[in-house]
Amino acid sequence: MDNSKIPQATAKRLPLYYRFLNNLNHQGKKRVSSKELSDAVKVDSATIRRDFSYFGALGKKGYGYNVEYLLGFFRKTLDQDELTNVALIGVGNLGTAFLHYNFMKNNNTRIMMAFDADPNKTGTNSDGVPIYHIDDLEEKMGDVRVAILTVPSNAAQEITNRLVEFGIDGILNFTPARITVPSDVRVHHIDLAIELQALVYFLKHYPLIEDE
Ligand SMILES: NC(=O)c1ccc[n+]([C@@H]2O[C@H](COP(=O)([O-])OP(=O)(O)OC[C@H]3O[C@@H](n4cnc5c(N)ncnc54)[C@H](O)[C@@H]3O)[C@@H](O)[C@H]2O)c1
Repeated sequence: MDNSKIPQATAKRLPLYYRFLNNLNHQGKKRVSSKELSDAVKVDSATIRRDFSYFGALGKKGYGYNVEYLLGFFRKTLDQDELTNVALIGVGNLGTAFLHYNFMKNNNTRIMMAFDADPNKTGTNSDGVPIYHIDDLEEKMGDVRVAILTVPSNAAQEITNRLVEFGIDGILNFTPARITVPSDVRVHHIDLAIELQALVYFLKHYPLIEDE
């Protein structure tokens, strides 16, 4: 199958589908309906059916889609994506942990460079990743268009402004700061405190029922 035939909008949804199907697969589920998928990934089922039809996955009425088949397809397609280089900004506790933990290995994305304001942290190669001074951001970024933000929250907006000015496409923001960006820049915000609060809330109000 020729992947260049897949519309861009469909291609953008593939990682979303992939993640959900991977979870289903781990749970041992063999099939999924477009309604289930739709509820989980918040894409309407007509769009899902159209997306899937591009790669020949025609769901059967009353059966749905074969999880393994879809996963195989997604793996192949996503693997063909070129490697996306990412910059990490702020090599403190959290940033250092991300540099050590090669969580991007299987994901076609990798932290290619890091920046920090502390001159004592620059120049060192942590796990082979060069750490530059933040003053050199624009000079060093090259074709990197995705950044992970792990600076103190009071530095977040200023760094964001520079990234936007530079032409960044996406920011994964780990700081508690609500950063402002133009509408063509995507920001994903990860707030561990909120996630933890949500978990505690769910444990309290929606306890899981133990199997017999
Ligand atoms: N450590 C955690 O477990 C944790 C968890 C959730 C969220 N966070 C958030 O992540 C961010 C980083 O946390 P941390 O614990 O790693 O902090 P940290 O103080 O250990 O690290 C911050 C790093 O950013 C650098 N820095 C400061 N100003 C900068 C600037 N203008 N440009 C570039 N680098 C700059 C500092 O030199 C330092 O190395 C914070 O906003 C924090 O609230 C941390």
